[in-house]
Amino acid sequence: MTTTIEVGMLGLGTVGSGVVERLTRSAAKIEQTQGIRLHLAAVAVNHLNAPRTVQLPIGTRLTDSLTNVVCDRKIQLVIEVMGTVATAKKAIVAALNQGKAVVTANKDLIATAGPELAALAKKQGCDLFYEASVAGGIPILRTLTDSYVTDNVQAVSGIINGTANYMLSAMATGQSYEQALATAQATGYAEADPTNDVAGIDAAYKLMILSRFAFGQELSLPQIAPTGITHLSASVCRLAAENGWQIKLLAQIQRHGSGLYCRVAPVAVPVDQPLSQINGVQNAVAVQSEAIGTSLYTGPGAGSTATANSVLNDVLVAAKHLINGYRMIRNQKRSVSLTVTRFDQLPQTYLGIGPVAPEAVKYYANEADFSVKTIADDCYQITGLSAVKRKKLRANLPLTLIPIAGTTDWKQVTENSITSPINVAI
Ligand SMILES: NC(=O)C1=CN([C@@H]2O[C@H](COP(=O)(O)OP(=O)(O)OC[C@H]3O[C@@H](n4cnc5c(N)ncnc54)[C@H](OP(=O)(O)O)[C@@H]3O)[C@@H](O)[C@H]2O)C=CC1
Ligand SMILES: N[C@@H](CC=O)C(=O)O
Repeated sequence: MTTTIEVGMLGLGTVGSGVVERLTRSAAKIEQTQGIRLHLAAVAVNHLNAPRTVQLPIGTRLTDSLTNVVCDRKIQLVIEVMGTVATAKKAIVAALNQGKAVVTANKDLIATAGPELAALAKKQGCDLFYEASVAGGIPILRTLTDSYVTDNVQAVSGIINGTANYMLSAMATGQSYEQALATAQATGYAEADPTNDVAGIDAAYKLMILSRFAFGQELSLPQIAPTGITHLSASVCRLAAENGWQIKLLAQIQRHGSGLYCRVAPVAVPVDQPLSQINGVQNAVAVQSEAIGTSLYTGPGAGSTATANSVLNDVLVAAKHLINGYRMIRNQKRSVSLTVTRFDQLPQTYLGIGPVAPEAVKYYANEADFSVKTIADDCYQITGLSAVKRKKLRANLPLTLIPIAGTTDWKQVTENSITSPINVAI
């Protein structure tokens, strides 16, 4: 027996077009294997007459009115893939208030208003799913929800912005920042306005969502204070690569006792570490946990098809719940309140790249009491840099300072606090 679910969608851009394309291709398979027919009743867009790369199924209504979709009584499930915060929130609230299930890819909204929307969904007995909001095609939220129930996550470390990773990979092979960004935009990886991608804000939003799922801890953007990739040049990326490091925009959270340590920043990852080998639009999330140890989840982090696949998987779970009359908010862990500290407040080893003579760096190292090793012309490894020393160094020498992955002295950190040390390798 096949049951039809009436679906409405907001947005028909990169992700929305992918949803239509995947839905059309896999309709027969979905019907055969799941007994569900997903009928795309209506799609809302901003510019009704703009040219489209995808053809809507016969009978699907195209409208420029969001209300026309979210208030359509027949529609049981709304897919929000238009982006924006205020407008999307209003539309999702309206859909939930009418008892519709909602699937969204909107990390900006879920990071900032997730708990509020989840509470409304719970009150209304509706599903609210957002797998595509973190790491595009990688089913990381469902994995954290389903596969770590009896486990205890200690650390999450990931490359979770496809645009930045695409750009850094291209820059390491010599492409300019501008060329790399233009290609990321043309391929649909970047946001409509790419500021959040290159400023680390998109990765920070995704880390905020991961933190809920991994630890039950709410994080705010100011707590993370992300550093993006706008200050990096192709020559810095290339010099690091030639000397054994790949610069990656890493998003990290680690728990040590009652403390949670976080970072979103470019980090020099030694080439023998798996995260250094994640290139282009690929994303990766390394999860360190008590029972499993380290697991690495990789896949495309952006782009039409992969993101649409995550959206459609959510749609199918919600559709099954609608059919069975069973609704459940599969969501983050019980909330906790940990003390949040940024990695950059802790002493660690940095890669220093810039046009500075070794004598000048050594002189300054003696003055400010840290140790330095010359790696190559204009490339130094600087050990024991506290936040204060780093600030002074930056003010005095034209070096781009990039933390080296895995160089925080956690033993010292935990000795100085009441927390207990955990041996976290990532
Ligand atoms: N691109 C990607 O790889 C990924 C994107 N996401 C998220 O998915 C969402 C969509 O991204 P993406 O597809 O790239 O965005 P696009 O900019 O490609 O598409 C946005 C779509 O939404 C429509 N839209 C915008 N505002 C309105 C409005 N007020 N009313 C009706 N329609 C509107 C636009 O209409 P029109 O076409 O007429 O202008 C367009 O069709 C975002 O939240 C993004 O962060 C998540 C994971 C990956
Ligand atoms: N702009 C984002 C899209 C997916 O979330 C990215 O580049 O990762």
